[in-house]
Formats: sequence, structure tokens, C-alpha cells
Amino acid sequence: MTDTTSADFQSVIVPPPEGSLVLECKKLSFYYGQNQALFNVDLPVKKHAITALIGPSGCGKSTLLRTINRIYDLYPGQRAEGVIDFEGENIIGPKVDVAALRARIGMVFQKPTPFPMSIYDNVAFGVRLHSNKSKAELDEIVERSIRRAALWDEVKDKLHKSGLGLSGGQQQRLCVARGIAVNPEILLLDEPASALDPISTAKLEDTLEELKSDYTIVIVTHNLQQAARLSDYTGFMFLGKMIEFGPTEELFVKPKVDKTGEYIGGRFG
Ligand SMILES: Nc1ncnc2c1ncn2[C@@H]1O[C@H](COP(=O)(O)OP(=O)(O)OP(=O)(O)O)[C@@H](O)[C@H]1O
Repeated sequence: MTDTTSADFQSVIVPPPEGSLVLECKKLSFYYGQNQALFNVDLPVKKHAITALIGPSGCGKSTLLRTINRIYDLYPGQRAEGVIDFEGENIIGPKVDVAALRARIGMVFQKPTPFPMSIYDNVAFGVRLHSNKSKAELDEIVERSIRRAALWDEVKDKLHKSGLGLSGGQQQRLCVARGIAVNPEILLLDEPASALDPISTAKLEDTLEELKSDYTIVIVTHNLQQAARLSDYTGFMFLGKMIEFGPTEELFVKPKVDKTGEYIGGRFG
């Protein structure tokens, strides 16, 4: 456990067991031009587990996800400092193949973002981009991915219809299927259930629970019950800092930092 106490904040990190990490952010800072949004953030990510990021609006949760798969590269003036160690490589270094990285670290956004093409092509899109599969192999990958995203029964008879014709909850599971079709090691999800009704949310949560046997998942959520239900580890962020990180049950039941307790207890945010 590390406990860094300074004048303005205290940060307590209870890391997962040694040797179980797939990725680790160390003293990660991020800047939108002159505006610093992350301050020396530490985030250990355990392999084949679900890690939730919680905290009030504007605390830097989305920025942290965007940094992990280098989406920020697409925006001039945005930059990261520090280390994101992904299997021994610092992925914020200049020599990283960003396109290959994004195939290994996929992202699902808050609003479902199916492409304006068929359900089948939505899922096949990234696979076609990154490899040269036969039609039969592609069919197999598309079916397996849609099944794993718990969407197959609802779409199997209309794979060649537009993905835009699905409901919001189905579109989000289609985006999960698209994300896992390229077989990423890590799937980042930025508030994936915020636009969904409770039934679709429950289905999506079941899907994520099922996926963690093969994938590592990092999810940003505003929904504390969802974080508590779903995740193995939780990070609480505030004002661009990682205030507390640890096993979800410990963090929710017996937080080590007062600020965490105040947020979980609904006293601010
Ligand atoms: N494109 C941008 N340009 C400048 N500042 C930005 C930009 N995007 C985000 N920020 C700032 O970075 C900080 C962190 O924002 P971020 O979106 O990561 O927070 P968040 O915790 O995900 O919030 P929410 O829960 O509301 O989505 C905020 O102060 C925000 O104003």
C-alpha cells in the first residue's frame, strides 16, 4: 500500500497482487493545451478483472481512459507525461505504433456509435482492417463476437440490416461486439450504460461480467451501484488526482480516505 500525503490531498493505492497487472499508469499527467487535467495519477490494472473509475463530473475519468488508448493523439495540443506500462512498454512514448495499440486496447464510448453499415459489417470492420481473413473465418468471428456480447438471439436473422436500426441498448452491445472482434487485451468503456434503460443496462452488465474471463475491462461510471456490483477494483478520482484505489469491496465498505467516504456517502458530487 502506498500512502502519499501532501498539503492538498491524500492518495492511497492498494494494488492488486504482484504479477497480476496487465497495465499500470505511473505518475501520469495530462494536458489539454495549458489546462492540466491529470496530476501524477497512479492506476494499476489487474488482468482479467473489471476496474471501475468513479468520481464527480470533471475529475478526469474520461481523460484517463482517452490517455490509455492514445485517442488524444488525434487532437493537436493534447499531451501526456509519465508512464503507462503496458506489458513492459511505455505506451505514451513517441515510438509506439498507435494504430496497433488501439487494436490491443479497444474503447466503447458513452453514446452508442455504430457505423452506418450493416450489423455484420460493423463487427467485421476492424477485423478486415487489421487482418486478411477468409469469408468463413470472418463469419465465425462475427458470430462469436455477437454471441459474446449477448446480442446474437436478437440480431441473428437480420445481420445484413443496418446497425442504426437497433435500439440504444442493442447498439451499445453491438459496439462491444465490434470492440472484442479484434480480440483486444483491454476494453475501455466510458459510461457505456448512461443512455440505456435498466433492462439494457442489466444485459450489458451481464455481458461485461461474462467477458472478464478473457478480457481486462476498465469502466468509467457515474453509477456507484454499478461500480460496486460489477467491478473487482475501483479508483476514486477527484480534481484530476487518483485519491484512492483498491479492491472494490474495501473501498466501498471501509474507505481509507475521508474524501472517498464523503463521495460514496453522497455528501458531494
Ligand atoms: N477538450 C478539452 N479541452 C480542454 N479541457 C478539457 C477538454 N476535455 C476535458 N477537459 C477538462 O479536463 C477535466 C477532466 O475532464 P473529463 O471529461 O476527463 O472528466 P470526467 O471525470 O470524465 O467528467 P464527466 O464525469 O462529466 O464525464 C475537466 O476539467 C474538463 O473541463
